[in-house]
Amino acid sequence: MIITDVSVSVFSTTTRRHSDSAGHGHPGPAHKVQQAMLTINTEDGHQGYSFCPPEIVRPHILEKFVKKVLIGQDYRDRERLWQDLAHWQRGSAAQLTDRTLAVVDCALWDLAGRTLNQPVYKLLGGYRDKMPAYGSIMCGDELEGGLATPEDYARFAEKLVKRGYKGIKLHTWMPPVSWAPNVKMDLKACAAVREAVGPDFSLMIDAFHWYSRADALALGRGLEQLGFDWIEEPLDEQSLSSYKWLADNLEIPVLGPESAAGKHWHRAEWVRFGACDILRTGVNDVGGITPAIKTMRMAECFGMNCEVHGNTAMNLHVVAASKNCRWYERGLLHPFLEYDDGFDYLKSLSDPMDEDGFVQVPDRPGLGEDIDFDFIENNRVQ
Ligand SMILES: O=C(O)[C@H](O)[C@@H](O)[C@@H](O)C(=O)NO
Ligand SMILES: [Mg+2]
Repeated sequence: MIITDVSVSVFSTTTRRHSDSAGHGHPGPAHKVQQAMLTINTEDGHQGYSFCPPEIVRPHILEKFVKKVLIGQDYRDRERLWQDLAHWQRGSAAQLTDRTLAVVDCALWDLAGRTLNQPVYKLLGGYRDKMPAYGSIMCGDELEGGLATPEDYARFAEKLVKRGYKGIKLHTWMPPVSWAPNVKMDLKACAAVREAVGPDFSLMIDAFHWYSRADALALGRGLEQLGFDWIEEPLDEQSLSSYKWLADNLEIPVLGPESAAGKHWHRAEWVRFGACDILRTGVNDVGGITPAIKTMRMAECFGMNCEVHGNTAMNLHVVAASKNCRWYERGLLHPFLEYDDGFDYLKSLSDPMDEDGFVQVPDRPGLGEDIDFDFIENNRVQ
């Protein structure tokens, strides 16, 4: 049960996703990027794995923090190991981030599942083995036939309905799109999609994250007319009072926080402060599966749903272990990309979706990622 080593393999992988100046993804030509696989080894020959950008587990982070906390410890003590690693953050000169906590915690959960031959969500306490997915569309762009007009969004929404999705979330246009942000255009895209999918289909929006209170209110009022299920991150999430003001002034549920720091502790303050109607968590946002589950259970105590941010196996298992979460966020999607092609370093999808729009948790141990170890070794750069 004792952890004997923690290592990182950096490898080259091909993607068509390109990040803009705000970090949002858009389609582009296939290009090589580097990805890291963190491996935790135990004395009895078991491994746990997790993936992240290489900088999250760069040598300084691995040697100064991760190995110091993990090596020689019982891998089953995930709560203590998470607390010990989180304790290092304050004095790390902001070098030890929640993303590192997340990748370590995920590898520890994967290790437990692989060792016990059980899927992680069963170790968390399973609630369901399949759940509905909403199609989470990429931010708008200025690509001909992409997501450049309200009609483009409507056409893509029709395609997603045919694929089986029972819900769709629009990320609307944001800088660096030349004329964005624009509330009127956001509402035109939402109206076009509502027209395309009909009055009873679940629609949500994830808007420009820095609207003023006045713009966010105008957007929310327009969405109320269109019967949207929630409005997400229209304001800077550092302003708790602005979100309370917005939630107090809108009927449409306000959902958050996604990107705010502070893990499950700060999300408790959002609930306490009445800053949202639906809470949000995400494995990468709060520092792992361990704090994501804590956030989910805390929301349940207040009779609130908590929607999980992001795709991939780690978030899927949190959804599968929770009742007060309606959806799995499957994305990000774009007309120019085929999401079901997956990643070249995984032999199969971690989130396969059937034609009825349900994602089935793969019946594989741990996080269930079908890792192509030969691909990783053959494309290893470090
Ligand atoms: O870069 C981001 O903010 C995320 O990719 C984001 O666009 C998306 O994952 C999201 O907000 N989902 O709710
Ligand atoms: Mg979001």
